[in-house]
Amino acid sequence: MATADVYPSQSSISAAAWTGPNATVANLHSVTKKYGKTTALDNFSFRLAPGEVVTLLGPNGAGKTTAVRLLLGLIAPNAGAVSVLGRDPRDADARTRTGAMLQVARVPEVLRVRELIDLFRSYYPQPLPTKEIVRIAKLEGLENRLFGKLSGGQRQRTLFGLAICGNPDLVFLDEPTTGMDIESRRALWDEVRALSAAGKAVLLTTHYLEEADVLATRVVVINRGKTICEGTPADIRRRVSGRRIRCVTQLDHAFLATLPTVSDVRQDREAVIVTAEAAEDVVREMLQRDRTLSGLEILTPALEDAFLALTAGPKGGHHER
Ligand SMILES: Nc1ncnc2c1ncn2[C@@H]1O[C@H](COP(=O)(O)OP(=O)(O)OP(=O)(O)O)[C@@H](O)[C@H]1O
Repeated sequence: MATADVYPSQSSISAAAWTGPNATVANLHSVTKKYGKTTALDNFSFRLAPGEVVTLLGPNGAGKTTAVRLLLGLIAPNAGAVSVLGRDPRDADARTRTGAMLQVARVPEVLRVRELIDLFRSYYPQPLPTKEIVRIAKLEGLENRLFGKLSGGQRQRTLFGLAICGNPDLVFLDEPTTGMDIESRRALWDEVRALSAAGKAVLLTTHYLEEADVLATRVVVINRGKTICEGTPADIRRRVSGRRIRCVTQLDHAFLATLPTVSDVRQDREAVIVTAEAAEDVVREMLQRDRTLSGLEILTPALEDAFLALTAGPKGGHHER
């Protein structure tokens, strides 16, 4: 794992402008962004401090990509203010202190990994040494391979390396571990933690809620362009009350739904999952009524359960626009 000293801080003059207890690396202040009649962000505010790893979570169309594109200076808001390191995100200084690993990254397939690193390093005033980038992104042995000939996971690692080339203070990671095997995924998690330990701010989007759970210092759940809740992953998990009882039982769903404190009953392959506030009382009742009951597990809510509960529409599904 990389250590914090791999990422020396930027010049003391620029660092002093935004470090300190109330420092803000990225800021969206009361931002509204519309695309025609669609309001993608609605009076949305969001702040990212040094050392934070923040995950934006939201169903499709919630406004996550719009928030990231605003911070990258790719689009402008209809109302509100956007700043990166205290500057307009389009400002050259803000851009050279920002690194992004995006899904849609267009990287020349005919360049070799080392050539790509050299090219990207040339964009920045104070890039990390090439060998550090290769080590951090686990690209040893791949330096002479064409980008177009890399596997999905190797491409992701290369894109991560390119995102950190400029020794950025703010890093955008959009679905960074897609296509990676478990070992590479964990290695990248370690590197993200190292970035955070070195005071860098990381904005992460992911569909793997486990990834948000292990990495994020703060999760911001957004839906329909507004924040619906934010906190540590544990705070978010606590927002769903009740625990889940999983077992194989002959008791029918309608009966289980009538037991005290039960809020949900659903089939999960051969088993049933019952969500209840007073899980022990419900289990006791079920065991008394069904001597064949087997495979009993009591699960605490996962971040995914909280996310689904928080963003569920009136019929239990996600809002469609
Ligand atoms: N260029 C565009 N033109 C028109 N509408 C757009 C454009 N970009 C986004 N939208 C709309 O704005 C809303 C927010 O989109 P956005 O891409 O920010 O959501 P998201 O949370 O990133 O979704 P996903 O998880 O599907 O990527 C959606 O309703 C989307 O259809």
